[in-house]
Parts: sequence; C-alpha cells; structure tokens
Amino acid sequence: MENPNYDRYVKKANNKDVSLEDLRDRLAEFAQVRGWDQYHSPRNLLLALVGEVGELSEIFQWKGEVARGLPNWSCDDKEHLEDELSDVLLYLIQLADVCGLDLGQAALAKIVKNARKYPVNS
Ligand SMILES: Nc1ccn([C@H]2C[C@H](O)[C@@H](COP(=O)(O)OP(=O)(O)OP(=O)(O)O)O2)c(=O)n1
Repeated sequence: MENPNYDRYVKKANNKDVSLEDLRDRLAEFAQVRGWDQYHSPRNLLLALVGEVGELSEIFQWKGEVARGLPNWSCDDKEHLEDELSDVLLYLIQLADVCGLDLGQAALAKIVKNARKYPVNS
C-alpha cells in the first residue's frame, strides 16, 4: 500500500550528502511527531545508546578476529552491521542534541586536541 510519509523518508534517506546537522534535524522531527520528546532525556538516550553498543558488540561476539573490509561476510550480515552502527550513531547524535552540544564542532575540536597530544614522530 502507498504510504506517502514512508516514501518521503526513503527519498530523504537516499540523499548521499548527509551531515550530522541533517541527521540531527531529521531525528528531532522523527521524535517530535511521535510524541517521543518526553522520553528523550539525556539519561534515557545514553542508556539506549549503550544498549545499541551491546547489540553492535553481539555481531562480533565469538567470531575471532575479523579482517578489514569484512571479505567473508554475507550481504545480510553487512546490512545488520550497518543497522547497528546507525543505531549507535543516531542515539549519539540525539544525546548531543538534547544536551545542547554541537557534536560536529566538538568532534573537530577533539581531533585538534588529539593532534596536539599525539604529535607526528613523537
Ligand atoms: N524512543 C526511540 C525509539 C527508537 N528510536 C530509533 C533510534 C534507533 O535508530 C532505533 C532503535 O529502535 P529499536 O529500539 O526498535 O531497536 P532496533 O532497531 O535495534 O531493534 P531490535 O532491538 O529489535 O533489533 O529507533 C528512537 O530514536 N527513539
């Protein structure tokens, strides 16, 4: 059955030029129209984030070392990994948002701090 809202989401999701701000705004709208803002406190989002990190960890659990690029993984396994990585990212973005922080700028600033702490050839 045709679902204009879903189609709109899929169309938006196909945009390749994605930014953290774009994701933040889409997530805020997603939560707002569902009346979920009341549940999205910093603590609740942190707990949800940790839960998703657990689900991400399960994918690698008991597998032994995994080669870069995941050469022997099926498409389904890779899609599952994409889903769980995305869940972690999406909760992280929402956590930063409800804390009133600019995650993109904070991450850039942290890279500069890291470079100072770990200079090349140190
Ligand atoms: N209150 C909520 C509930 C869900 N989500 C979004 C963020 C995640 O991307 C995804 C998490 O949804 P589920 O709790 O259904 O978790 P999974 O997608 O991991 O499903 P499952 O645990 O069944 O594998 O939905 C959200 O932003 N706020």
